[in-house]
Amino acid sequence: MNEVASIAEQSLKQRASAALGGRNLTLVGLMGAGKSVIGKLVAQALNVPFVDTDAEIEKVSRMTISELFASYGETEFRALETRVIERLLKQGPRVVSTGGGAFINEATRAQIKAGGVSLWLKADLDVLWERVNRRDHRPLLKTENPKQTLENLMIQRYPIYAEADLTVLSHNVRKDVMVNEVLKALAGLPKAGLAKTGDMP
Ligand SMILES: Nc1ncnc2c1ncn2[C@@H]1O[C@H](COP(=O)(O)OP(=O)(O)O)[C@@H](O)[C@H]1O
Ligand SMILES: O=C(O)C1=C[C@@H](OP(=O)(O)O)[C@@H](O)[C@H](O)C1
Ligand SMILES: [Mg+2]
Repeated sequence: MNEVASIAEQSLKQRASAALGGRNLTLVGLMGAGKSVIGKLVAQALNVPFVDTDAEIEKVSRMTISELFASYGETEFRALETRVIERLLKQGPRVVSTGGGAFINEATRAQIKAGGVSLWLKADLDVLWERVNRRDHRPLLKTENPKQTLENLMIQRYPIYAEADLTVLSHNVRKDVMVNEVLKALAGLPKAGLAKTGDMP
C-alpha cells in the first residue's frame, strides 16, 4: 500500500472509531452474510474486543449450536441467546457478531438497539446460498430444500433486519474491502445525542 492510501485508511479507521464513540457495534443479518468473519476483522481495525455470540453460547453451554437445537429446541436456544447477548453488550464496548436469528427475537432486538449501534450485513440469496452450502453446521438449514428455507427466512426477516441503524451490502469482494465498507458506514453515523454503552438499562 502506498503512503497516501495508508494515511487514508488510518483516517477512515479514526473517523469510524470517533463516530462509534465508545458504543458497541452489533452485526446482524442472515446466515452466510459474513457477520462472524467480517465482525472479527472490523474489531481488529477499530482496536476493540470482538465476540461472536454463537461462540460464546457454545462456550457457556459446552455444546455446539446443533446440539443445543437438538437437545433443547429453538425456544430454549433463543432464551439462552437473549441472556448471553444482554451480558455481552453490558461488558462492552465490543464488536458483537450475532447469530442470524438474534435480532429477530423481540427481546434481543431491543437489547441490541439500546446497547449501541446495529449494522445489517445484507446479501442476496445466491451469495448466501453459495456460502452456507459449503458447511452443514446450521440446524435451521437441515431441511429438504435448504435454499428454499433460506429464501423463506429472507422474506420473513429482511423487514426486521432493516430496523438496524446501518446497512452494508455483503457481496463477494475481498474481506478487507468489506471491512472498509463497514468502516465507511460507521464514519457516516451521527455522533450527537446517542447513548454510550454504559448508559443502557
Ligand atoms: N466478503 C466475503 N467474500 C467471500 N467469502 C466470505 C465473505 N464474507 C464471508 N465469507 C465466507 O462466508 C462464510 C460464512 O461467513 P460467516 O462469517 O460465518 O457468516 P455468518 O456469521 O453471517 O453466518 C464463511 O466461509 C466466510 O469465510
Ligand atoms: O439464523 C439463525 O436463526 C441462526 C443462525 C446461526 O448463526 P449464523 O447467522 O452466524 O450462521 C446460529 O445462530 C443458529 O444456527 C441459528
Ligand atoms: Mg456467524
